[in-house]
Amino acid sequence: MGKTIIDKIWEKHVVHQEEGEPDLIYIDLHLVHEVTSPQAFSGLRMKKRRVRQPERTFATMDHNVPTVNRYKIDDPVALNQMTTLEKNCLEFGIPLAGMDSPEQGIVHVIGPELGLTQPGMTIVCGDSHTSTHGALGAIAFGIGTSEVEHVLATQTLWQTKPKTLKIEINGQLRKGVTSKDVILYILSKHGVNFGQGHVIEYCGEVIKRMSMEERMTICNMSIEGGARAGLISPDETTFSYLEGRKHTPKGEAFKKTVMQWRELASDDDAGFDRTIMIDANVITPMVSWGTNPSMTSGIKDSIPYLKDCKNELEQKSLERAIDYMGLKEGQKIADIEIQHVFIGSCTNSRLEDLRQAAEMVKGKNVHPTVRALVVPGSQQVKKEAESEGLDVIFQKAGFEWRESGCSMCLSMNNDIVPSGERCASTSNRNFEGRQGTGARTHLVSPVMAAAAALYGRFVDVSEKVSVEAL
Ligand SMILES: CC(C)[C@H](C(=O)O)[C@@H](O)C(=O)O
Ligand code: SF4
Repeated sequence: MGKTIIDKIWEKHVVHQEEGEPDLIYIDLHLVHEVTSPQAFSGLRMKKRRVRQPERTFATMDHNVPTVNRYKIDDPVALNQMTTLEKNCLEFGIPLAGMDSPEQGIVHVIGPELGLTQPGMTIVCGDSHTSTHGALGAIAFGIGTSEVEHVLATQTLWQTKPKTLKIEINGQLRKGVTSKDVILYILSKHGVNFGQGHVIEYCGEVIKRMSMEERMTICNMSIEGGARAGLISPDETTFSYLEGRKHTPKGEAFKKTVMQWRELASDDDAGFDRTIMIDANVITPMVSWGTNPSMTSGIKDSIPYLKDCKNELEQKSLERAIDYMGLKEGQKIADIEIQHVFIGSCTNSRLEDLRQAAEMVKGKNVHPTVRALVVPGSQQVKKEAESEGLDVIFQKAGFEWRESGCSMCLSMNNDIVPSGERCASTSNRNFEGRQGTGARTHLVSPVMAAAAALYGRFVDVSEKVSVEAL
């Protein structure tokens, strides 16, 4: 039986193995941000340890950074986390894309963008959405702060080898259906725990046809299904995405490296612990209506009825969710009115996401009762979008055009949704209070968010979207 990409990468990285114990694995790249690193550095300092491989470590600031005036940080905790990261990077010799750097951005956007993220790597970060980097064919996962300290000190990590889950997506995506809808659909069918203990490999015709950016959106939300990580075997799309990026090998060295990367893909006869098959033809534009990402339905559907719940537990959680969300059972998704739109986050803030949203809003106006934000995932995305005039399209339509950061994805900076108000958001989490105390989040694709900004409610983008937009 052949090997999966997960087995291949894992085997190359095991430093120490003992029966019945977790493996000690080597970590190729350690990404660091301001929220989960301060205690880890304090620990090193206390134990008088150095960072083992500063050149395999890279830091940025994203969660706390203001997206309007970079220098107006009201929250003392946020300010402290940012100045502490600066000091730590200086002291321990770690490269930092700080607030003024042209490389600054959400850690999961800049890793691939700078070519730091590469096929075959093991990548960790004190952040759950590290799974995003798996789109390039790496095993990439989030770790806790004590593990951050361990990796800083040793460049290794104790990990139990995960089980493998193949998700094969075949067929043809309908008009108006994006990779965000695919992952929301998977979550709506399989729940928020189906991936527990597994690394998911996404494959099939639909994945093959996707761009790198679309693949990143899918891998990003693997964690929302409970998986340890999600990845995609690298192919020509991956290699051409990486060619010429700042940290990828150049010239002949690149060609040689690509030859090694080609070996990584799962063998045709590789055995997985589990397999899920998805038919892309049935997926419609999706909108989350509840308080976890699996509480999601198609745009033509309605909020479920309590009487249709399988058991009392499910009924209770549905009741609580629709109460928090201020919705009614049986209410049509297309009748939900929104007051805020957030296009951003590590799920959907890359250039292609912004292009799709811009195509939808071009020459139109944001609904008078809606406040709409576009927050590019990085300074580089912002610059590229501006060179294409996307900022002008958005601003003319009535959107605010911001500096890069996590922004409204979570309420750790000034961008929050007021209590009781509703936001169409391209982010990945819709838990109670995620975008602000009492805020109500609906997870959608960039085109759906853009359309919601124009109409003040959710619309069937498969009817409204122009063919060129997708
Ligand atoms: C702040 C950080 C620890 C957190 C995470 O790990 O995911 C954040 O990025 C999030 O999306 O909730
Ligand atoms: S954009 Fe959101 S999900 Fe991504 S790292 Fe930032 S806070 Fe976490």
